[in-house]
Amino acid sequence: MTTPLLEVWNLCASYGRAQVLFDLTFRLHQGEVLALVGRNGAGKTTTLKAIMGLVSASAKQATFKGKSLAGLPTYKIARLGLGYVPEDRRIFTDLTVEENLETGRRPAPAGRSPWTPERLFRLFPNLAEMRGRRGNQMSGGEQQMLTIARTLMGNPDAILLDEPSEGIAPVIVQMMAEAIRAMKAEGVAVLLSEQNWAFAAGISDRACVIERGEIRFQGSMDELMADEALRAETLGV
Ligand SMILES: Nc1ncnc2c1ncn2[C@@H]1O[C@H](COP(=O)(O)OP(=O)(O)OP(=O)(O)O)[C@@H](O)[C@H]1O
Repeated sequence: MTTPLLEVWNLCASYGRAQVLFDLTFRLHQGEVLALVGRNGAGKTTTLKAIMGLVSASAKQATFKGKSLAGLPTYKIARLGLGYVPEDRRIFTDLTVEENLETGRRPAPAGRSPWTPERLFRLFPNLAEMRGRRGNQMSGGEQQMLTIARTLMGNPDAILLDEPSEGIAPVIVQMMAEAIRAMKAEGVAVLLSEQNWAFAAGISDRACVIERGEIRFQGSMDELMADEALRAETLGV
């Protein structure tokens, strides 16, 4: 396998005096989808926040494209090429779809063709149909897709996606799955935090099962699919 894009060793995180992540170690490779799955409160969101420098955390080592993330503010981590789409949709509701996309535009690294609205509309065909619509006239799922598309306008190498399927209509969940597959085909790596097992299983190459802040399983999605006892115990599916 290639050198990992994102590498995290012994990641620990706390809220005040309460430790919620315990020695998480995993790697994300270029163009793969790695799912963090686990029950409510297992620590998935905190893992993504810890990587982005948004919660108090320590890791023996955390690197992205070989560069240490230690002590970097969130915006510098993003500028290294690590996009982050939090659970709450962060679009500008007064701006149109196209205007929202423009707010995310950043130059592509040398030698890579940049994402453009037109290219993104091929990935998210439903956004193409509403390019002139303002954010406040979009459903939650459409806003979520727009948030992902806007993050891609920054030309990241990888994206951390926090529960993208949560609370959105099944038809949009389906479109989201297709868009994530297409992103992967374009070489973007995805670290996905998900409670929706069917969604995660349908799009991910590998999985980490998190239980009470610890990794209980790490391996291919096929292996996890085959281990019914582990899934029942840790995920209830
Ligand atoms: N701001 C906070 N302050 C204190 N404790 C928190 C805070 N946010 C999360 N926690 C706690 O940290 C633990 C992990 O929460 P986290 O949100 O990372 O889990 P999760 O797996 O993402 O769950 P969910 O699917 O509900 O988002 C939980 O016990 C939660 O109660």
